[in-house]
Amino acid sequence: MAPPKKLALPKPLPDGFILTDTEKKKWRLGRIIGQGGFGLIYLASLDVDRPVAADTDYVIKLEYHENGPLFSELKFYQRAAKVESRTSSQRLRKPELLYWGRSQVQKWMKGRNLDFLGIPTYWGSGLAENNNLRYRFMAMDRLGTDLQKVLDQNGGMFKKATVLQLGRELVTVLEYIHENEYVHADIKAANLMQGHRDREKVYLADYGLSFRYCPDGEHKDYKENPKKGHNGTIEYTSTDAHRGVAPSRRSDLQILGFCLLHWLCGSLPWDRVLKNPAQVQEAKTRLMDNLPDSVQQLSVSRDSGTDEVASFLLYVRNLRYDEEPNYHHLRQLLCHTVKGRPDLHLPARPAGASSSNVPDPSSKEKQKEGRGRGTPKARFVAAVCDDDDEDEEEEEEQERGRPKPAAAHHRSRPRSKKDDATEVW
Ligand SMILES: Nc1ncnc2c1ncn2[C@@H]1O[C@H](COP(=O)(O)OP(=O)(O)OP(=O)(O)O)[C@@H](O)[C@H]1O
Repeated sequence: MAPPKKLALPKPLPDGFILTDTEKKKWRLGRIIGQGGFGLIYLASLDVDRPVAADTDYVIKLEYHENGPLFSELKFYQRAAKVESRTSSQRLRKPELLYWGRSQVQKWMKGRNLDFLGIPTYWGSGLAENNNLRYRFMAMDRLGTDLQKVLDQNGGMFKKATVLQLGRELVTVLEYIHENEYVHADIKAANLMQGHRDREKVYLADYGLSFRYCPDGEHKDYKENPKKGHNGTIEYTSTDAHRGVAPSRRSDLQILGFCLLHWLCGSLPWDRVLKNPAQVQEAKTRLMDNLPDSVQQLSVSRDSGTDEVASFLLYVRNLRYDEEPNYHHLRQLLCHTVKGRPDLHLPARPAGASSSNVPDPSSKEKQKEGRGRGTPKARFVAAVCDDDDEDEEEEEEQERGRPKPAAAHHRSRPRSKKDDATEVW
């Protein structure tokens, strides 16, 4: 029998399957609660002796071993968002209890007096094999509904206060990621998820396209490459990415600015030409060249929030490619009198509606239409390059013999030996 195409979703592992991560922690799989282009999301638990509880706090993301996105995501979490586990002797005595230390994110928050930062925690990863198929998995925080679904139920818009609050919180998330040498490169509502227990908390998820723009403090050079143009999710991708330039801090902020504009106005000036990347690029360039008027005129009302977003984008336009943004100033530009958490309350659900994360048929349809979810159609996908090979500890041990993952050129296909040999940016 021919092996399944690795482009496809992985053949599911059975409910109750036990996975062992690189730190020898055992994870039990529960039911599947989500699926992306390449991977499956399972409920998971460290208590392997009984079925996974419906309210568990962990999920496991599973992909075929050869696929690029999970590998890139894993590298980001391992470098920037892992939690230190305590000694294994403590764990052995009481395996059902979690002896976790403080996470990297928590340490950073403490230094800044923050009580929340929207980056999910990474709990472990490893490789698995079943029926001659090889898988890669990652255990992470379980999250709730994504904001694209919330937007879809709100007529595609958020209130001004919500947009500005989200903007400020995301500037801080980006500040953390950027300080850790990474850019996200694919900020959009579909990649923002509410907390599993606390719906007022919003997390930036999906680091499958994240890019290490400043490995060991060396910023990548500005280099235009028309062959790599238009990478990213077409609606929001940066003008640098349209020119085939590797993502940087300023491109993350510009993408965020386009998202804020979309959530405020419910549409973007380039909505009608999304199938033509060159026209989208032209429209974005026009908007950036004619700030602040180009943004202010998108709204008829004076207090719509477009002034704030125009100032935000104007600041971003003036950043040099390798310049460190002033995140504090950016948060001030998005200032608003309403304090506290963004108001994301969903309209009441019809009786009997499911609260599961498995996409409903209508949202699947929207995905096919390419509405902001980064479908293959809407996404002229970013190359993800993670070109150093330091400190990969036990996982590298497990992976000896595997070619180095220099690049996942196209998110819609798995890594190949050819990718590995190619310098992406
Ligand atoms: N940590 C999580 N907790 C709960 N559900 C999640 C979590 N991560 C993802 N999901 C759910 O699983 C679905 C698939 O997520 P995944 O990140 O694999 O793919 P995607 O971003 O939708 O698509 P793509 O593979 O193209 O990036 C998401 O739409 C979401 O509903």
